Amino acid sequence: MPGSPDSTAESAVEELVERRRGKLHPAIARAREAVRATLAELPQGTTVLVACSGGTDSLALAAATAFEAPKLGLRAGAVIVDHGLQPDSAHVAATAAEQCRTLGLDPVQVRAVEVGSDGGPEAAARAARYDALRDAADELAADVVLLAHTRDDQAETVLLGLGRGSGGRSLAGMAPAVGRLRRPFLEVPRATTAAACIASGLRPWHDPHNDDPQYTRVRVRHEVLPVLEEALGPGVVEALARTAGLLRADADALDLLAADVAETALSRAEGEVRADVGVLTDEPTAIRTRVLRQAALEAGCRATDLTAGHVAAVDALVTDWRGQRWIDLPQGIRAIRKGGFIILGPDVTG
Ligand SMILES: Nc1ncnc2c1ncn2[C@@H]1O[C@H](COP(=O)(O)OP(=O)(O)OP(=O)(O)O)[C@@H](O)[C@H]1O
Repeated sequence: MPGSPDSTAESAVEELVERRRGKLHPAIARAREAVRATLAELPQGTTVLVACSGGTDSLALAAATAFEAPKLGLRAGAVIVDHGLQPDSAHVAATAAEQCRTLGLDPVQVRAVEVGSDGGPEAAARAARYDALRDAADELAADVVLLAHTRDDQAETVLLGLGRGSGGRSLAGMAPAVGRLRRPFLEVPRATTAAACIASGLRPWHDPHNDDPQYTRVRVRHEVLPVLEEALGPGVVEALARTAGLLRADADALDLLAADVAETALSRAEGEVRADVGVLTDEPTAIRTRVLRQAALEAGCRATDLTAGHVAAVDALVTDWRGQRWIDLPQGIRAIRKGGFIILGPDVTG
């Protein structure tokens, strides 16, 4: 029988905390080491911002960053996004900001956002959060924003992708570095961030959403992973995160190859994107579908709405041509085969 949802994590935390009272706690050391590895790649004088919700992971990240950044000649601040989704959200944000200031981070900014409804509440909150983080980074002239996703978050992301039947790019999970974003804790277990907070005397905010079983991620965390660990062994989280890393390397290589093919295969004219069937036909599926996905995005589909099923339907216009009509894609985009081209755009069927 798997234990109660939090019991495994709690005992791991207690064990870590008990093991070395008195010395620098191993969890604090681990958190700092992970942050140091990320920050060491940045030039002196860089400004980094910790994206801090006040939760366990991001508070541990704030503490480790406040400790490591000055030693590397970096300036470290924090940004707290107030999504306004709970009555006490302003208070939660103010408390997190105060904790960040006490840790020595400066500047610390709270940004209130309006969460829309596009794509459901979780996706809308995420989109608003990432916009706010980008705006804060612009305003505070920050070169890098640190996110506190852990190895457990990565494992959950892989399982969620598997459940959706996603392809390699999605199963590759979250990237350690993309644009200005960095994720120093991607190989750090959640139990370590929790232990680091306890050992540092930090009091994280407990997000009630993290216990709400209406969210698929919460069910994966509390119900699916404990069963997998019971059946497959305690290394399953680590194994899933490792798989993500391996698939990331593969997906990156395929993206590079596909970008080369796209240069020859795609052309743009008057709001349309054209994909040359002659060029795509002899390419392997992994390359064809990547190029067609890029074509659909360039034509105006949103990445979050464009599914593998959409791309497969467009691909069938290349590989299984039987004179079928157009394919409807998100955002009112259509794909149609005309002559030797797949033409994608809002108005291609006239
Ligand atoms: N309200 C927020 N303000 C600023 N950054 C945030 C906020 N919510 C989340 N983040 C950042 O995005 C990361 C992932 O968000 P998610 O909601 O998945 O967090 P989490 O795993 O519950 O982490 P935490 O325990 O820090 O809340 C967080 O670790 C944090 O760096």
